Amino acid sequence: MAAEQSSREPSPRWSRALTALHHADRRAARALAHTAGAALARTRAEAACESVPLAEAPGRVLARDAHAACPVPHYASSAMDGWAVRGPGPWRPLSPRHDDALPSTASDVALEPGTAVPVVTGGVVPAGATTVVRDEYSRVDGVTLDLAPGAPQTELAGRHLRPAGTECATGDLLLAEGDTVSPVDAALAAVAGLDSLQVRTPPRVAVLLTGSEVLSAGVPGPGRVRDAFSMSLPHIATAYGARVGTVQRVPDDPEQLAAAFDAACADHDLVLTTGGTSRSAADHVRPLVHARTRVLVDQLGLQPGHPALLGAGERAAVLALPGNPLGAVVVLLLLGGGFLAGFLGREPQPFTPAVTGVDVPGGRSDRLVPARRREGAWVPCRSVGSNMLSGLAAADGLLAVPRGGLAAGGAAEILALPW
Ligand SMILES: Nc1nc2c(c(=O)[nH]1)N[C@H]1C(S)=C(S)[C@@H](COP(=O)(O)OP(=O)(O)OC[C@H]3O[C@@H](n4cnc5c(N)ncnc54)[C@H](O)[C@@H]3O)O[C@H]1N2
Ligand code: MOO
Repeated sequence: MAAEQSSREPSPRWSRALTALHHADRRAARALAHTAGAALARTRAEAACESVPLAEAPGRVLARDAHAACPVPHYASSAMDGWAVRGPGPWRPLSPRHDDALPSTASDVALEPGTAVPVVTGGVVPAGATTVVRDEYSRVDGVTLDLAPGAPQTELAGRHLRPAGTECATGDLLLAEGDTVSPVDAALAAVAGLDSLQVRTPPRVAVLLTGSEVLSAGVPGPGRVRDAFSMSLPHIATAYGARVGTVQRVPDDPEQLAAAFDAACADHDLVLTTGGTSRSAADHVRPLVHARTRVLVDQLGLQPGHPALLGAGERAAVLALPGNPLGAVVVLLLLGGGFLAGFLGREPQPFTPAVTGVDVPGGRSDRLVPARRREGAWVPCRSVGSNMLSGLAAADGLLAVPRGGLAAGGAAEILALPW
């Protein structure tokens, strides 16, 4: 459902093409978060790209196409220890076999018909060579090299000779803009002569943790809770490609919260807040997000996590996560994951088709329930209240449970966990 926009609400230019949602369903909210991430990234065009050495490139998103700086392979080489020969035998070796020959030994020789030079695996095969004869299929008799008795004729077919440029030529497209660099992509870039890749600058994420009752260490007494976010949320954001900056505890005081919020917005792309999304006198995040941002998602039609907010500030976006730990993580996976993918120019990770292993009752709203895979089917975990974490700790994914529930053996959807 589209929300009405109050005339007093800020209206950052980057968010104007986006239609705000109220009580959004999970698909619409995730799609809007993704579009919002992409829209904010477009305002960062000047700083959206950086060069990283190949060893730091895996996991990053390419900001530019990468082209080969040399052919791959870049020289004709031998796949076996043996002799590079020209034409049918016998051949005259131009040099004796050296057991300590280096791969580059034969580089400056051009073979005439009927001649041979020794080569090692990976070594340069000289111009003119028509095949490589393996040591075990060769016989040197005085000054003559020949195929050993019983050697297969296929030895003459050139199959141990790896010509240059069979994988790609200089200038060929290796990796495309928008690809996430895999470890093997980085290795391919190296063998194609590259030293670095142009990648998207990661979105900078701040985490502001509200709640004066929250303790950072030790065993909490009644009414106090141990902080469950400073050790978890930054890693989840990092798993989605973000770079985490400020991680800060803020007391339940509107002025201190506003000051911390404004400072975080000034030099981050996404500000995550935790707690304070409800409507009690101690919940200062909700009024602050309404005052400082254009609210794009105002509550979700989802359990847990329904009080969440996504807002567009002048410089940064804010995702206000509920204080209940499971609710906070679910919203970070659903909306934070969508936003960060959009910012990085990636598709959001899709919900994947799954089979339900047991009947799962419905409820008053759609749910995302921590679930485990058992023999190919998905079964909800125990302890999945929004204030709980042990169900999520045991989970392999989030099972989408519609209001009508799920029947054992029926189709469902899963959002994979990023850890
Ligand atoms: N009258 C209503 N009350 C509540 C509603 C409602 O609709 N009407 N919604 C409930 C739901 S659902 C949620 S979710 C929570 C949202 O709460 P807030 O975002 O305002 O969060 P807090 O009230 O600050 O805290 C809730 C809960 O979480 C604990 N918490 C907070 N920070 C941390 C942390 N860093 N680590 C671990 N636990 C944390 C906090 O102590 C509270 O127990 O509102 C419901 N109430
Ligand atoms: O929306 Mo809250 O996270 O369910 O408990």
